[in-house]
Amino acid sequence: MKNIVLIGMPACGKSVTGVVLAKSLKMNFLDTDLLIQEEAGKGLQDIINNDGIEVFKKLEEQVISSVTVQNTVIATGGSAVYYDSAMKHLKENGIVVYIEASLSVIKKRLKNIKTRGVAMEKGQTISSLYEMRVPLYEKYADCKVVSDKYHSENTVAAIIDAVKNYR
Ligand SMILES: Nc1ncnc2c1ncn2[C@@H]1O[C@H](COP(=O)(O)OP(=O)(O)O)[C@@H](O)[C@H]1O
Ligand SMILES: O=C(O)C1=C[C@@H](OP(=O)(O)O)[C@@H](O)[C@H](O)C1
Ligand SMILES: [Mg+2]
Repeated sequence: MKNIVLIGMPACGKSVTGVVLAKSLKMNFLDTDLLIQEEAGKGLQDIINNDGIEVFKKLEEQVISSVTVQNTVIATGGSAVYYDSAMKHLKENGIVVYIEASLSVIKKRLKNIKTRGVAMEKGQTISSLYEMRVPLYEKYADCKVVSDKYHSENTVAAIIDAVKNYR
């Protein structure tokens, strides 16, 4: 069974939705953020604060490129789409689903932006990050679902429906 790879802005719901989706489809679940934490032996924000964004990105790229699971829902980090070869690697054995949420929804949900470990350059805002990232999410997506007006259970149902044609 192909993996289901969730991409999208931080706080669009990849992790929360992913674990419920995996249970519904009797698949396994993997959150690449947890692999990064394990590899680094510290939290995402600690890596970004202490080692810098470039080190974080290298580590994330390496971790995602090393994923070899099957029959698994994979919640990526919002920055996964920066790494072309890692995304191609995930796409080889996975259906890539973009969980789309509007800028205003993301802004509301990202109250803890300073601590949740978003890979933002100095001077970057949520709006500029959104503008830069959306074309990348669109580029790698096989299909997309909108999470804005739904509860997460409905987002799960929308993903199940969206991936039907690809499995
Ligand atoms: N329709 C929805 N789908 C997914 N998450 C939602 C939805 N509505 C509200 N949320 C909330 O948005 C947040 C998403 O966080 P998370 O799953 O960690 O996002 P990501 O992994 O994409 O960064 C959670 O606090 C979740 O409860
Ligand atoms: O969008 C980002 O730059 C990031 C999002 C985080 O994951 P979530 O998308 O699960 O919040 C995490 O991977 C990392 O700290 C960077
Ligand atoms: Mg997440």
